Amino acid sequence: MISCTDLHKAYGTNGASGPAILSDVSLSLGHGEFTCILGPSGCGKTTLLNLIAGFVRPSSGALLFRGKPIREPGPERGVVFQEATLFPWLTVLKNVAFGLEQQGKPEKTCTEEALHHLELVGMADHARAYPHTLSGGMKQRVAIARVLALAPDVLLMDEPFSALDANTRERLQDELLRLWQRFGQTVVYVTHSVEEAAFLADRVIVMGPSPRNIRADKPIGLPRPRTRYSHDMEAVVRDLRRELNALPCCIGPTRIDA
Ligand SMILES: Nc1ncnc2c1ncn2[C@@H]1O[C@H](COP(=O)(O)OP(=O)(O)OP(=O)(O)O)[C@@H](O)[C@H]1O
Repeated sequence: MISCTDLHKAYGTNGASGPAILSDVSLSLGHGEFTCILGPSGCGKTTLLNLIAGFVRPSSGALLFRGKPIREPGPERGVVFQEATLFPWLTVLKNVAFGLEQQGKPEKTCTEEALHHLELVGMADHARAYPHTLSGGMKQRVAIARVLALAPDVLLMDEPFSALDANTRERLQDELLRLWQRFGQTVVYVTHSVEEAAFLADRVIVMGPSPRNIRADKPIGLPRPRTRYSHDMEAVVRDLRRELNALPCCIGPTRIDA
């Protein structure tokens, strides 16, 4: 579904190339696979996700979606960010319907499809509410409904539940797995949390700094549905933690505008 070969990213100023943000990243993501990208802060996880989303372009290397170069964002690759970026002036229903309207669908269809997707995430009762009246977890549910309504083949998620309390986070993880098992999207999920990666993923890609690239590619063979607290899960967590502990911390270049 997605393949990166010798991907390299650097941001430059005044035509000069800056330090490498990603170096020699090669990776293939299969159809329907749930992949977590794990690594210390600053090792390039979000940059890799932004490249796949088409928000930024690689400096060199090949980045393909279904065999074609990724040059820009597209509806087949939906993105869920850490903070739900809902339009504050639109109701929950209108927020979800917005992308459908942009596709030129009739208003009635947009409303029906938006409501259906709000039902899927348990938010249909709040269709007429405005975002400021919702909790963080509720907003993130709406953000997921908004992305799912566009029926993407790929779901790109950048620490989507990291700002939520532990209980809400676990409930949303369960719901995400339920939706993924129902619709079968390819999921790329960035996280700092070893436990989250072990619970969610078919496969965990561990990234590290200096140079920023892939250090380990671990299949997670645990059967589904998974339990969070089992000996097998603890063994996977220990193994991933060992990989992370072997990495140095990242101290990256100062952030500048691309
Ligand atoms: N537009 C940019 N210009 C220059 N450097 C950038 C830019 N965007 C990101 N970087 C740098 O790239 C490096 C990787 O950043 P990135 O956000 O991809 O890491 P991350 O692993 O997702 O970090 P975190 O886990 O803290 O979100 C950092 O050193 C960051 O400062």
